[in-house]
This record gives sequence, C-alpha cells and structure tokens, in this order.
Amino acid sequence: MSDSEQTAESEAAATPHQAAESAESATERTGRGPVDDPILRVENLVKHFGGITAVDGANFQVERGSITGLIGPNGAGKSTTFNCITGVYDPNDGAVVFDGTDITGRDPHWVANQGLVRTFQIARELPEMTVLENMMLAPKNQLGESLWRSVVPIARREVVDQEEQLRERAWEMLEFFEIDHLAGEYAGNLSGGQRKLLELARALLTDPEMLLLDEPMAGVNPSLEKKLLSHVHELQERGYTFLLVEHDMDVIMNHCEHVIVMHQGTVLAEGDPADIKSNEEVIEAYLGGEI
Ligand SMILES: Nc1ncnc2c1ncn2[C@@H]1O[C@H](COP(=O)(O)OP(=O)(O)OP(=O)(O)O)[C@@H](O)[C@H]1O
Repeated sequence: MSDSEQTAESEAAATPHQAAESAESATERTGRGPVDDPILRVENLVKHFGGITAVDGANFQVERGSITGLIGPNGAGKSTTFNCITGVYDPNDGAVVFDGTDITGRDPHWVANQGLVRTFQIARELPEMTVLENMMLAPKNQLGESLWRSVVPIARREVVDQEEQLRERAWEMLEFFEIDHLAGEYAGNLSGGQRKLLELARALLTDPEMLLLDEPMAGVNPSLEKKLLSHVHELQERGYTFLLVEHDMDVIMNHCEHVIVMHQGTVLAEGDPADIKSNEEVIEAYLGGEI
C-alpha cells in the first residue's frame, strides 16, 4: 500500500472501533451502509468561501461501475463538491479518496492522471480548430491500455508512434460517438449537443476510469440526449463509472441506479431513484415542488 493510501486508510478509520462507528453513522445518516466496492469516497468534506459554507461535512461513496446522480436544490453545494473532488478547490477539511488513493487537495492535472476526469477539466474545445484537431490536443502521454483498449481490441501495428496512436484512438472515439462525419468541421460550428459529445470523446482519450459530468444534458435536444445517454450506458457496460450532477430529474430517475441528494452543503439522503422520489425530506428540500 502506498503512503497516500495508508494515510487515506488511517484517516478514514483510525481504529476498528472508529471504523465500525463511522460505518454505523453512515448507515444512520444515509439509510444504507457503505457501498460494496467504492471507487470514490468523499469524507466529511468542508469548503468555505469567506463566511459562506458551501460544503458542510459531506459524506458519500460512489460504487465502482455505477451511474450515480448527485442532485439537490440550487446552492446545495454540488458544483463545489465536484470542484473539491477534482482539485479545482482545496477543501478546508475532509478527504477525497479515489481508488484507494488520497487525492485531497491535489491539482486537477494530477487527479486526471489518476483516472478521475471531469469533462470541463479537459481544456474547452478551440472553436477555430477542427474536431479532429481538437481531439489531437489530448495529452499524448496518457494513451493507456485501460478500459477502452481492453474492450475494443484493434489490430496493433508493429511500429506506431504516439501521434499515430492518438490519431487512431481519436477516430475510434469520434466513430463511437457518431461524430466522425464532423471530423473536418470547425468545433465552433458544432451544436451544443455535438460539443458535449466532443467533450466526452476528448475526456475518454485521457483514459479515465471515472467521469464526473456536470449537467451533461443542459441545452441538449431530446434526440441527442437519447444518444448521449445510450453512450453513457454503453460506457458503463465497459466498466466506466459516472457521477453526474443533473437538474433534469427524468434523466436522474431513469438512468442512475443510485442517487445522492445534497442540501445546504451536506448529504440529505441517498438511495435508489424510487426511494429518493418518495423521500419526504427530499421533497421538502425542493420547496415542496415535485422532483
Ligand atoms: N467561488 C465562490 N465564492 C463564493 N461563494 C461561492 C462560490 N462558489 C459557490 N459559492 C456559494 O456556495 C454555495 C454552494 O454553491 P454551489 O455552486 O456549489 O451549489 P450547486 O448545488 O452547484 O448549485 P446549482 O445547482 O445552482 O449550480 C452557494 O451559496 C454559492 O453561492
């Protein structure tokens, strides 16, 4: 076990008694026990902005290979939590553990290198470059063999330099997302939905294991939304894990197997979509509106 893993483990549970106690309180707090195989653990996360506490001791875990939704009313602390997870913000307290490694306070680039990528962490596409050129801007040293290659074996060339590998992978991604016909188009001419597909394709080029998607369906028309969601499910079948912040409750209820609800910087409830939909506290948090 690495030093950081040991640190994370010891911080998470200093003694067996404390571990049992924290598991018990997690169950009490959220209505379920720790997940079977957490790829991400957010532990007592706190983030202040001056006098504002945006995240106030949030605790949750994300099951490996799941599509998990993170929801909550405006200002609940979802984006700040995302930013603390991905290293955009340094939390004031608490820990973020990804795949057994303590990533708390590490910079976004380092976090992405561990395999945890937030779509907008990938530099925004450059409008005056073509779609393929944008794909080619992905970091060349990150062309790994992980999830993508293990499921989509392709004939290996004998001598393939990094540039060629990247080009080959870029085409695979564009074909997968069915935007290969736009390869020569300027990114600035893409629709909002096509841009989201490009963003996802570029994120996958960095070989992540887990993707954090912040409102992936905002501004996407229904037919592209359907396409995007089917890609997300297909990627899940290949082993990727997704955590998504999304205000569209149909997307959350129909496509996530687990839902975490934040309110006032903390986790108010979590469970499967049906439980969440009928949870009185959650309904209340949404000001009595339907969720
Ligand atoms: N950079 C910042 N400086 C000061 N306050 C901030 C900053 N970012 C967020 N906040 C505040 O922290 C709280 C949580 O904001 P956050 O954006 O995390 O919520 P959210 O759940 O993502 O909301 P929304 O659904 O509206 O995007 C809000 O009160 C917000 O005003």
